[in-house]
Amino acid sequence: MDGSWREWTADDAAEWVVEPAAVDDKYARGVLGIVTGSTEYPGAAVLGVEAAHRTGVGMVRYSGPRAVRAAVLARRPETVTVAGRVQAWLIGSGIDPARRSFVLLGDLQHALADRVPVVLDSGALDLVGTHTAPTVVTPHLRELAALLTAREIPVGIEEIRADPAGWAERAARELGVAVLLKGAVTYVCDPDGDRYTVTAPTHWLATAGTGDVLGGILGALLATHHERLSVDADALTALAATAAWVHGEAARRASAGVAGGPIAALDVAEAVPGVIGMLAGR
Ligand SMILES: NC(=O)C1=CN([C@@H]2O[C@H](COP(=O)(O)OP(=O)(O)OC[C@H]3O[C@@H](n4cnc5c(N)ncnc54)[C@H](OP(=O)(O)O)[C@@H]3O)[C@@H](O)[C@H]2O)[C@@H](O)CC1
Ligand SMILES: Nc1ncnc2c1ncn2[C@@H]1O[C@H](COP(=O)(O)OP(=O)(O)O)[C@@H](O)[C@H]1O
Repeated sequence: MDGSWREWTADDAAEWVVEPAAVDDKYARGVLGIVTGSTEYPGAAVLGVEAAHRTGVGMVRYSGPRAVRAAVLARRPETVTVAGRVQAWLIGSGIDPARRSFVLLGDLQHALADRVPVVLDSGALDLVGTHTAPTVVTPHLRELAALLTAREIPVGIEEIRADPAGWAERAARELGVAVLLKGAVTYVCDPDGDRYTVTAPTHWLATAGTGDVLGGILGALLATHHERLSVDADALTALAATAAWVHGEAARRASAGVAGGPIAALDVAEAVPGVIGMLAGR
């Protein structure tokens, strides 16, 4: 790995955690719009919404199929399922790109026309480049290989596994967006050359749905920092690294709470407020 990558620290993350002030209302704190989940993968929506609430955001607006909305509301009745103005979008977790309904296509188009910061995850990664809003893509190895190959940069999973830093950088350059490449070490970089690693403090994190939780954390941080993002594009990369750091630390705490034992994705989301509180107090 190139020596110019820097490991993101708790002190770095603490700079991107803000407590609400007396003048803030829910809208000033930021509203996150979420278009995730499907009848096949309703859990992805529940996990992302849960994680966004746990990270601390003014409001979450969720849009998805009726059954998925019901699942989201059963877990988090605070969620608003009526369309409205948002300050950032999280799109794609638990969506099958080959089975987009007419309604979903409309929701995606609406979100991407909005020009507010966007997190593109799994089932929306193919939409990178179709809009001009500040964007972070959050692929795992397989998804990055598929995305680059579809853009006429043929690459296999093993090639990316052998040089994740190099491929993350290449993806950021070629796609013109910030890239968060997930794994035991997460690589976060952008076309301007900002490069950060986040080393997961526990490998129990490698379990289904934790990527969906990461999307919710990142979306909430982008919504919270919408004003800064409108004048400082580099903030996107720092916020992505912060999301990965918070995610890893939440997983460590959740596992520590069960004697270093296994955790499930929802456990990670539930541990996020403690991490945010700790960072806010630093
Ligand atoms: N609770 C929820 O709602 C959750 C929803 N989720 C959502 O699911 C969607 C799909 O995301 P994903 O990353 O799981 O799938 P994807 O990138 O298409 O990779 C598939 C590859 O995996 C491999 N493979 C499969 N089984 C395997 C096995 N047993 N052992 C070894 N390999 C195996 C398979 O390989 P093959 O069988 O073809 O050899 C194929 O290459 C996505 O939208 C995500 O958000 C997830 O977050 C989970 C929680
Ligand atoms: N070996 C590992 N050790 C620690 N963390 C890991 C490891 N493998 C994957 N992760 C993390 O687990 C999460 C898995 O996300 P993802 O692959 O999107 O899964 P899912 O789609 O099931 O949510 C990512 O945050 C990734 O960084």
